[in-house]
Amino acid sequence: MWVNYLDQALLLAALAVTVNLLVGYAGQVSVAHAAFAGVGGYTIAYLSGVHDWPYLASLAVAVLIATAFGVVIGLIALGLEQEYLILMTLAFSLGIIGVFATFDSLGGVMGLTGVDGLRLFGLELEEPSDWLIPSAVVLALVFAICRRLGESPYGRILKGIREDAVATRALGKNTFGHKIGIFAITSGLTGLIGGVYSGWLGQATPSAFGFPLAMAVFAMVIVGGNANLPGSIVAGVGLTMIEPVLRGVLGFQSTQAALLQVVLYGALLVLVMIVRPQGLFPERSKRVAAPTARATVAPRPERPDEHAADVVLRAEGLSKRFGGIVAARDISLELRRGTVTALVGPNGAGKTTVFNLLTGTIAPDAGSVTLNGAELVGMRPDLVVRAGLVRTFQDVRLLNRLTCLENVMLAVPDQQGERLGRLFVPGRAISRADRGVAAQALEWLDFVGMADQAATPSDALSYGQSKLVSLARALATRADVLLLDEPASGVDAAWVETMLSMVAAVRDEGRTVCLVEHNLDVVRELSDHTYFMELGEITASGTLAELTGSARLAEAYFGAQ
Ligand SMILES: Nc1ncnc2c1ncn2[C@@H]1O[C@H](COP(=O)(O)OP(=O)(O)OP(=O)(O)O)[C@@H](O)[C@H]1O
Repeated sequence: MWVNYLDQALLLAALAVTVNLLVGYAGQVSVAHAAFAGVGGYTIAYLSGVHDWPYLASLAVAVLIATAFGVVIGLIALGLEQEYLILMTLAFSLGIIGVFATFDSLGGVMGLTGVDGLRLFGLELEEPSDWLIPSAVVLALVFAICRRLGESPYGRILKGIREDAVATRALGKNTFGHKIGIFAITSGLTGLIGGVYSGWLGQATPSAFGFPLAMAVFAMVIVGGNANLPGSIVAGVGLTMIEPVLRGVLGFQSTQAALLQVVLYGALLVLVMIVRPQGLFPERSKRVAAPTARATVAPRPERPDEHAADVVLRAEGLSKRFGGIVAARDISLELRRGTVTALVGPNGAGKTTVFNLLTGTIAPDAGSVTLNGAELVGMRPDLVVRAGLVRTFQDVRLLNRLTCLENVMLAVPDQQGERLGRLFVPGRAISRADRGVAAQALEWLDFVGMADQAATPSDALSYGQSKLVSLARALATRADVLLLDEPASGVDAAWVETMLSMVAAVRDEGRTVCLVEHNLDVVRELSDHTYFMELGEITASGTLAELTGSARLAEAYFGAQ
């Protein structure tokens, strides 16, 4: 009995590890992955059980079919908000299990039974003890793959998606591509596990891969700890072994033990969520070395003549309407190299909308945006960043459960370990490259005076500190043009001074800055040119002194500031 349960425990632990990569790292809660395991299980039962295919070949097909299911369902479901994703994957899961139960060729409600005589690498797989090695190998393989993906730059993008997909995309990462990728990879892995599971069971039935399996695996992930894969193994094995302990040690009947196990799952889940919501083994953060040399920014001897500097970014005729509201009407503006341009105006004037239009966060109804002559309209927001235009957010949007260092590391472009093809090449190249990325990120943190907070989770920062880290993060993208949304608003006076000197230093480095700012002292200090917006339109432009000198604008806006 014990060996049989141990086989099951190892396979369920492998499922928990896989689901943890998707849910714990990438934050994509899918109920469908138990059904994808069923796709793998039924593939084995059908090909090897009914048609006598070699087991290994059936396993390969099981992985391929489950991956294909993942891609198709991922394409349909992953554009949705989280709660709809859960519902959608639940619906797909019920649909898949329903198909298993409906078709006679798949054994109907009884499933495909009599899956026996399987052999793997010459080994007969008949007795429970025969399944120990294959189950352990599957767990080890799944763990190695998931760990490599999760604890790498690729995994950092997944965590970014979990924390805030919009902010992660605004750092130049293809978030939708990564969501599809991880959904498909984890689907393939569950297909493999399901294939071994049905071989061990000797059958593939609708009930074996239904909702209770999905819930049991979620319990393992939550109890073990989100984004902690060894935790999933401990919880997977531990929770599965509750039933044999109830039977073998405490003397319960098998039906009683099975029911009591479900009750204990539920009780443990509630207890963990109340007492230790991070799970028994919490997520771990990147360790950092102390900062090395302070990054130096060579000040340029002379500011360029603002009118003589090249136009780096030009917007022409940008318009955007939201239902009855015209948020932007025929916006045309220019940003010149090495200068600071400000966008000011009352609340609701459309300033953030202009940033959204420039960066592709929302598509304009009309108009064009060119960066160094190349058209940006129609380009994905992550590609806009890679083209050289990055923005920060009015509400900062740091990735809360990541440290300051990890926030900035995520922004560094072209990391080797972000590419799947490079991740599985043997050797230490990826970890060496990642140390280089950490060093770069630390330099940017040092530049904004936040290196001593590198290991601090970003949700522990003050508002002013978080704005500085968000500036470091934007700088780390190496984009040439920075759009800063209210970098000093809401920040106490001490931090405003720091922010002012930072933005000036960035400008003196030769980068181009455009800022939306309500704090006119900041605008006065920094801006070379200012656009004034009202009701979605640019109604005036010039130096701040020229704008504040206008009696109409003074009455409409500046007088109240
Ligand atoms: N996604 C959206 N859907 C509907 N309306 C929107 C959307 N985004 C902006 N708006 C509307 O467009 C107008 C301009 O909003 P926007 O946030 O750009 O103004 P703002 O000048 O940045 O304001 P603030 O200074 O308060 O940040 C507002 O009336 C706002 O309600």
